[in-house]
Order: sequence, then structure tokens, then C-alpha cells
Amino acid sequence: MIINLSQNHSLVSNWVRELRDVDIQHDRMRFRRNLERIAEVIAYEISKELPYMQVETQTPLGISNSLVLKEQPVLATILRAGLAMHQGFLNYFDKADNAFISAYRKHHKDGTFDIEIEYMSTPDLEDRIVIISDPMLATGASLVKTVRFLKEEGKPRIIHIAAAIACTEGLEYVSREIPEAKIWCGDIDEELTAKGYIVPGLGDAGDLAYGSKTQY
Ligand SMILES: O=P(O)(O)OC[C@H]1O[C@H](OP(=O)(O)OP(=O)(O)O)[C@H](O)[C@@H]1O
Ligand SMILES: O=c1cc[nH]c(=O)[nH]1
Ligand SMILES: [Mg+2]
Repeated sequence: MIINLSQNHSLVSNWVRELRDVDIQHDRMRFRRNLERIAEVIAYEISKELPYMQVETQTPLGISNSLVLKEQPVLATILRAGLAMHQGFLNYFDKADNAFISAYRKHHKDGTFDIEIEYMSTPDLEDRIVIISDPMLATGASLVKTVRFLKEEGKPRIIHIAAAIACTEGLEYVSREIPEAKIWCGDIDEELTAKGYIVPGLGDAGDLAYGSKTQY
């Protein structure tokens, strides 16, 4: 299932617009904060679908019956561009467990690239609710490879995926390969370049958030 948060009138489309705007996106702090804010809204939307339990809470004046999260999700993110969205999720799910995966595009001389995963740090994922954030869902290759790796550490019960901008081609691939996942998108674009960049997209999310890096 795919949800495009820019389809309904909400602040998310303002923040996605700022991420895209060449005159605004170079303000790194605002760029990271906008990713964080989009993640916060998605975290709140996902929170409505999680299991809750009743607990009694002693107030100074009596007992309140309150609903609290029955279990903590695992917040997973893909380094490095995912870090800002990850912080947005942590702002809301402040007691969550965390998983980090390094997935990057290893470019070849002929212009093609493979997704390399060299590092993963995760709790046991068996029967857990896992929320994976990455701002850009372009070809979908990073996400599919990441989920395959994560599943080696146990089979999650529920998978949510959060992206600031996704493209239709990548969404089709991810939906086909991970049909159980619910995919939350800040916005959805139609086009992908031969080099795997989303059009109109926003450019390189990792570079805009953290600066350029050397290719290797
Ligand atoms: O859907 P895909 O085609 O796999 O592309 C999306 C990936 O590309 C970006 O990361 P990038 O490789 O630029 O690494 P970075 O976070 O270090 O910038 C982005 O954060 C995703 O992880
Ligand atoms: O458009 C894209 C595609 C992949 N990664 C990005 O940062 N931007
Ligand atoms: Mg990048």
C-alpha cells in the first residue's frame, strides 16, 4: 500500500517544496529540519496504526486510564541521507530500538551502479514492527537490498517504509519485492534519469544534508 502525503492539503507539501527549491535547499539546517519534520508527520500517522494497551496512571488528583504503545517499533535507516528522517522518527518514538544500515551506490566506469551494503547494526527483528526511513526512493534498489539484509536478522511482523520523495518506478519495484510493506511518501514523482535520479526530485539528498563526498 502506498500513501502520498502531498495529495491531501497539509504542511508536508510546503516542506517538500522547500526541499526541492534550488534557492532554499542549500540551507543545510533547513533541509535537514524539513526532512525531520516530514518524518515526524509520518511517525504520527503510523502511530495511529500501532497496537496500544490500557494503563492506569496516578495523577495528583486520581487515577487516569490511558492508552500507551503496547510495543516499541524498531526504527531503521539507511546511511547517510536517512539520518535526518531517523531523528524525526526518534523525536516521536523516543523509546524505540534502532537499526542502521550503510547502503550506497557504488558507481562503475560504464555509468552503472550497484548497491553495496557494508555495515549493519540491528536488534533481533523477529515479530517486530519495523519502520525504515530514507528520504529518496529512486530505483528502490537500496530499500529492497536493505530489507533483504534486515530479514536475515529475523522476520518483522509489520514493515513501514518512509520516503520524502519517491518515484513511481521505484515504488512499483519495492511494492513487488516487499508486498507486505506500507509505503509513506512525502510526494511522488514520475520520472527517473538513466543515472537513477528522480525528476523533478530535489537532487542529491545526502549531499544537500551533509555535503558532497568523494566517489568510491
Ligand atoms: O532507490 P535507489 O535508487 O536505491 O536510490 C536511493 C538511495 O540513494 C540515496 O543514497 P546515496 O546512495 O546517494 O547515499 P548517501 O546517503 O550517502 O548520499 C538515498 O538516500 C537512497 O538511499
Ligand atoms: O534523486 C535521487 C536519487 C537517489 N538519491 C538522491 O539523493 N536523489
Ligand atoms: Mg546521496
